[in-house]
Amino acid sequence: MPSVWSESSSELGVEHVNANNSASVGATIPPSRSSSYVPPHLRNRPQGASTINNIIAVSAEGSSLGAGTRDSGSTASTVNRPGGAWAARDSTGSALPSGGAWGGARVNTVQPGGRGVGVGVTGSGWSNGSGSAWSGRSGWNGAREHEKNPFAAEEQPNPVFDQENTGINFDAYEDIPVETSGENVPPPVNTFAEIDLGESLNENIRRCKYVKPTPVQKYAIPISLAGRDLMACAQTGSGKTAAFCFPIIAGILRSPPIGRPRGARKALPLALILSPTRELSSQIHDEAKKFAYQTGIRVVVAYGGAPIHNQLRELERGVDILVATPGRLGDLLERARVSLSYIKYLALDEADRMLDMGFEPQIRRIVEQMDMPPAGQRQTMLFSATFPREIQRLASDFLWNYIFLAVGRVGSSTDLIVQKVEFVQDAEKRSMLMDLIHAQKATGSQSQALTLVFVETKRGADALEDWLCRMGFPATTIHGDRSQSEREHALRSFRTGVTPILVATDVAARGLDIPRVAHVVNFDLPSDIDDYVHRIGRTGRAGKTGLATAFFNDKDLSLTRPLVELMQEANQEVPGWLVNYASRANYGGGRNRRSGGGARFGGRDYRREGARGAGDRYSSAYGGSGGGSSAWD
Ligand SMILES: Nc1ncnc2c1ncn2[C@@H]1O[C@H](COP(=O)(O)OP(=O)(O)OP(=O)(O)O)[C@@H](O)[C@H]1O
Repeated sequence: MPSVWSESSSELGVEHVNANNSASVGATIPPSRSSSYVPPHLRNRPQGASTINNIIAVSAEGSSLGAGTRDSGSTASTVNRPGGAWAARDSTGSALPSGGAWGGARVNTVQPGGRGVGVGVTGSGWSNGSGSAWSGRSGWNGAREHEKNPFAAEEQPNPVFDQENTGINFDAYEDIPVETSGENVPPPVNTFAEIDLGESLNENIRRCKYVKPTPVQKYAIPISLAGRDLMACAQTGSGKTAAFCFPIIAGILRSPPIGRPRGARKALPLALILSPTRELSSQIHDEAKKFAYQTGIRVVVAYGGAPIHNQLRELERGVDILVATPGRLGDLLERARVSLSYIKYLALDEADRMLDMGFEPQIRRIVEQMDMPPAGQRQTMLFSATFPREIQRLASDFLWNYIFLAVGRVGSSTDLIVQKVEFVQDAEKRSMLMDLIHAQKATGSQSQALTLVFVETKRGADALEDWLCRMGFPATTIHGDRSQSEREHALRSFRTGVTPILVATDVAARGLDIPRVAHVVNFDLPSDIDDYVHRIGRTGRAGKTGLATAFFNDKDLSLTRPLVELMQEANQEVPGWLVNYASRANYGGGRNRRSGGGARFGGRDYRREGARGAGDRYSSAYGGSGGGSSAWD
């Protein structure tokens, strides 16, 4: 019987998982299969010298390529958190602000005048630049272990892709409207230099080649450094991962925990980052390790489908930041191998997904029913590109006096992505896809481009992959019926360009950051507009442009109006026939219904709905237009 803690079907994507499948993941680990993947149409066939086999030979080699690892004086001090566990633990002698458990070692001095913010540190100092001080304090078995260079993979040449200058055009985000609401919102910064993140973290930011913060980082980092809870919504590919990782790392470095037992059998992380899929947790882990390199902060990942024993061993060696999927974390909690009693930072990535029907009970159990300090005694950060109003309402249970931040309209897509919609009957979809792939090949500069094709079902994914390979197009697939090693192999093979077409279910829809995805094809459209936003967001990331093509037919009627609205909002050309469909279509129930009415996609902080007008204490605005009222008004 699947345990409550077993990975839900949601963790595997949104496709339907039968009872057997769901029982086969989570607590009980399926034996891992061979890591070299053979597509369905070649399984049980003798090796031959066909074109397809040649492609597969390359694919097998691909696994060795190794790439793809890819206050105005009033901020903190005016925010009264209930006292609590952390106030007591942080009794380092640094002055704690009255009633504020958090500010002790980090009092923010914010210069008046808005943009010239200096978030400084008084009280206890930083860990030293090399990170050794932290190691001594946290005492992970006394000595610092040898730390693998997490930047090494990026420094190696990729034999498939040319070395190219991947210049990032963040100017593309400059005019984006920003809404903030909540009490005493700390002002944004314009540069990393304005925020004192510490020498070692700054060095890692340089190694990452981040020259300046993205808009969500400009707002979210000062807010989080001020110790405030945050619900942040920003477009796909706009740098949310760093926006929650930097304050966590800086916060741990500034005020290391006092009294955390050394060598305890139970892992006692200080920060917990939860995400809905294994691949996304793995990616966040890789990123967080880069940001925390040589700081002495240990980042550990735990997700289902991978042997738990390795993860337990890693946890035993000590953990400061735990990145996890809810299913595997639940398992570790049940085994009493992790305690959340020292959690000071909780981040939910893809927070709306984490709180929708599939995951909410698991998240509630982890956050509310185990030993995690309650809201107010921990700092909670929720991030996503989409935040439906009802989920905002649910999410507020996890937050204390939080700030709402929307960079761009909540749930909107970036206009860096050109969106096209084609009317295609099911029977014609394959040949249409073929045309698109040929057209892409024909545009020389895009020869190294990757194409991500979303389908509705796992079976559909296998069938399409099989057909593409038979047609001579190297393709692979990722979905919830594949073993974890197959999923990881597929992703690596796609990322490195060995199989430049990836056929995926919604398991790959959120968070995955794969450079060079030039084209996202919605071979089957999702039924929910937010899923569409996340899917197309796999391209057009970090200031780059991308293309998204959707195959639309009568089955997709319920999506028509939100799709048209979304496209219009993103300044896309909407075909006349689609507008006609939209005028006929009902929302058809389901989650899209929330999109109806004037404020599409929950375009603002839900708390403001009952508190509009002058003097609204929740409202403040920065951003392109500046001024004293919300950019939305
Ligand atoms: N300040 C920065 N300068 C340059 N690149 C950045 C910066 N911040 C983030 N990036 C890069 O931008 C890309 C997208 O970042 P990230 O994956 O965090 O986006 P996201 O907002 O979480 O997207 P999604 O909504 O799809 O999860 C990554 O490759 C990341 O390394």
